[in-house]
Amino acid sequence: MGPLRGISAIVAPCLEANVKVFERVARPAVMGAMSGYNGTIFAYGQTGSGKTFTITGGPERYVDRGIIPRSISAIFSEISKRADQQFTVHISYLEIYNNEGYDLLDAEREIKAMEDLQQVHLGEADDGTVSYRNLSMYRANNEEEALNLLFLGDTNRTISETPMNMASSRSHCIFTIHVEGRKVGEDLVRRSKLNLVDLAGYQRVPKKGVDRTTHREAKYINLSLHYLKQVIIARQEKAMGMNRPHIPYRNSMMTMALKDSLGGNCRTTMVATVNSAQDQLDESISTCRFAQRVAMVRNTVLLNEELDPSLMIRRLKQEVRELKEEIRLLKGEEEERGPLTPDEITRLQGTRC
Ligand SMILES: Nc1ncnc2c1ncn2[C@@H]1O[C@H](COP(=O)(O)OP(=O)(O)OP(=O)(O)O)[C@@H](O)[C@H]1O
Repeated sequence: MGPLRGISAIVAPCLEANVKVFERVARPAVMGAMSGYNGTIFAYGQTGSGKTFTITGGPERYVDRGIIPRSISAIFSEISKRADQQFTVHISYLEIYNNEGYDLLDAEREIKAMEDLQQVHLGEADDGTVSYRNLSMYRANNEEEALNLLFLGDTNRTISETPMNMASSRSHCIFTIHVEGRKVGEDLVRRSKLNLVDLAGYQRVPKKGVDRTTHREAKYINLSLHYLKQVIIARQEKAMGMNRPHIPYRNSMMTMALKDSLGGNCRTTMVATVNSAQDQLDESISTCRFAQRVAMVRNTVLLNEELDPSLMIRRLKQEVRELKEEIRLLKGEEEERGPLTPDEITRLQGTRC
């Protein structure tokens, strides 16, 4: 597939129900992931504007389920409809707190504080591909198993967050659904990643009356969002034909983790969450301006399809076994096995020129 407009920005009106946001924003990304295209949806907006509500959902009503649980449902419902294909689904859940990565899905440990979570490190290969060290990936065989992983990750996130800031996210979180699919009997495999991202919002920090931890958290959140803006500005300028050979992904762990989403092989959608209150107007306008910039960025979306070597080896071994069997039959080496079956006769006739 050729270059596509890869990043789009959507402003979610506050009263729009999560079901509409899902249908408009996430269903196309889910369907793309089922067909081998990477997708990312990230929510961006000021603190308290509804990012977590949009991505994870509201805690009180079933109808308030966010993009993550709805995407999980949609993926497994789609799998059950495609009888001619085989799928495997894995889940990972990364938290970025104070510019450090943590694995939210470490089922082995009892989590009481952030330090109990396994630290995750990012690596970059020569070709620029970003990889994770220590980020666990769990297979989910059905919707319930995937939702349990989401629940485990969200519980670990809540437990490990600083108690004085319960109402506000102090970290960025990336919930990734890894989908692998192939047509039954074929060696071609399609692999895709769907990243569902809940970013922390800009923090206003009063000069006095704030403890050091809150101050430090706010500094890291604001810095990473500033670096995100720099990446988007550089990508936008590049899209406009300006000479921007260097895109500053490496400045923060969040922009590195989202490198592919912000400038690579990924269909990315930003959901801008805004608050209509008068005293939030400046920040709402700033969010909309950022959305405009994001909408101008172009990614190149490719079908992630390759021959699976292990499947090919298995198939070739099977072919070799069958050919050996045929040679034995042709040589008449199997005297003790009784007369040929009709099926063997047909196969032998087929091999004669
Ligand atoms: N569309 C909505 N309908 C109903 N309630 C909402 C909606 N959006 C947000 N809320 C409520 O507003 C509050 C703040 O929302 P939320 O926690 O999602 O904000 P946030 O942008 O993630 O904030 P932060 O960046 O501080 O984590 C929550 O109590 C949430 O349930």
